[in-house]
Amino acid sequence: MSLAGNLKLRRGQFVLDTGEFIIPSQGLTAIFGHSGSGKTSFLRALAGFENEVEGRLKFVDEVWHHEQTSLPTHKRQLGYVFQEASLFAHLNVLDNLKYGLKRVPKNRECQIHFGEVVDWLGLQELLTRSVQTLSGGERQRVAIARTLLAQPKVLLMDEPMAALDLFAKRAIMPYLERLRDELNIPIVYITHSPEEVERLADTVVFMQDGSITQIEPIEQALNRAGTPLYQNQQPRAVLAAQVTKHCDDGLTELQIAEQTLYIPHIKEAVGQTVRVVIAAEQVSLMAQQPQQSSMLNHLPVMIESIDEHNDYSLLLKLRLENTLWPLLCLLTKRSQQKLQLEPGQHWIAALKSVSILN
Ligand SMILES: Nc1ncnc2c1ncn2[C@@H]1O[C@H](COP(=O)(O)OP(=O)(O)OP(=O)(O)O)[C@@H](O)[C@H]1O
Repeated sequence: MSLAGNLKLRRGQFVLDTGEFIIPSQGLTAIFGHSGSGKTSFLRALAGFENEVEGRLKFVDEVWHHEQTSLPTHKRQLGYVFQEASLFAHLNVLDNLKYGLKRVPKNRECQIHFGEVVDWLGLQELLTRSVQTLSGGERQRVAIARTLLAQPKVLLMDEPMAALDLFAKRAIMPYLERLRDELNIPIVYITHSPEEVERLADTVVFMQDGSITQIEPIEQALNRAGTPLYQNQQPRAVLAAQVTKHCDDGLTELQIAEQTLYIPHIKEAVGQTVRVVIAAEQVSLMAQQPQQSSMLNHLPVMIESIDEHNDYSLLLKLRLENTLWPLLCLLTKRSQQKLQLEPGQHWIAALKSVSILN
């Protein structure tokens, strides 16, 4: 575990009362909830920005808050990225980044290096530019890089894409994915966008009315029935896969544990992780691997549960064999009767179409 505790905070009429929480030490944890649910209040309490906090907070084995005693923010070794980047307008990008380096205390070991940060955030071409000429997305990338160069042990991000338009959001997403995969420190990331959660998160903290209602791994958060992430959407599964090969015939090969998937060519490099989406209605079940089939993707699965979807159809939760990833499958009650489908059985899932999130 990395950040763990139980925090209370009153802000006007609003009360944050988290209950016990543990944020994992690895990967990106998204804090998801509607506007006013208390996400920013929670992040500010983690950062030590609020004076009136009660409760306990520990980072690994360092006490950050206990009853009346609070470790000041500058001693918490954290990085905080705000919704809008505030850069030094009179300095160019390089000098803004150097400012981050200057904030590293002398005795602190440098774990995050200048070259890799510039590479992860694609800043090489921008180093000599005046920050006044940068787009919103570029400014935010510089702000994130500057924060990282101050060598935080945990990165807190308060809706870093909130001020960006749709096009800029799409453009910055791959950089955030890269950070999630390359950085060795936990990232806590506020959002109210299901799309950002499904592409970026490893763990999701759900918030409602000032409380944490659930903390769960992304595989579970995306794919459980009634997840707050998809209130009005058709059921679909989202899985993480690694790009393993770009084939000569225009397909890209992906790997999920030992399972292989083929999708139309994507530009992501071999080795990169992507998230794929498979709609429940695009999945059908077969008793065995077909000898001949026009469908490219056939994956062995186990039926975990069968729930009613509507009057005539059922939603099956399937687990890809040897992985933690579920698939969802919509079929008629008649098909279930005909095939005598039951939880615990092993089947082959045939996928009519698979796309990646981008
Ligand atoms: N300084 C303050 N004084 C009084 N009330 C505040 C203060 N800051 C926040 N609040 C209230 O606390 C509640 C939670 O706000 P918070 O910013 O934590 O929610 P949020 O989930 O981050 O929302 P959003 O997604 O809109 O940013 C809101 O009702 C807000 O009006």
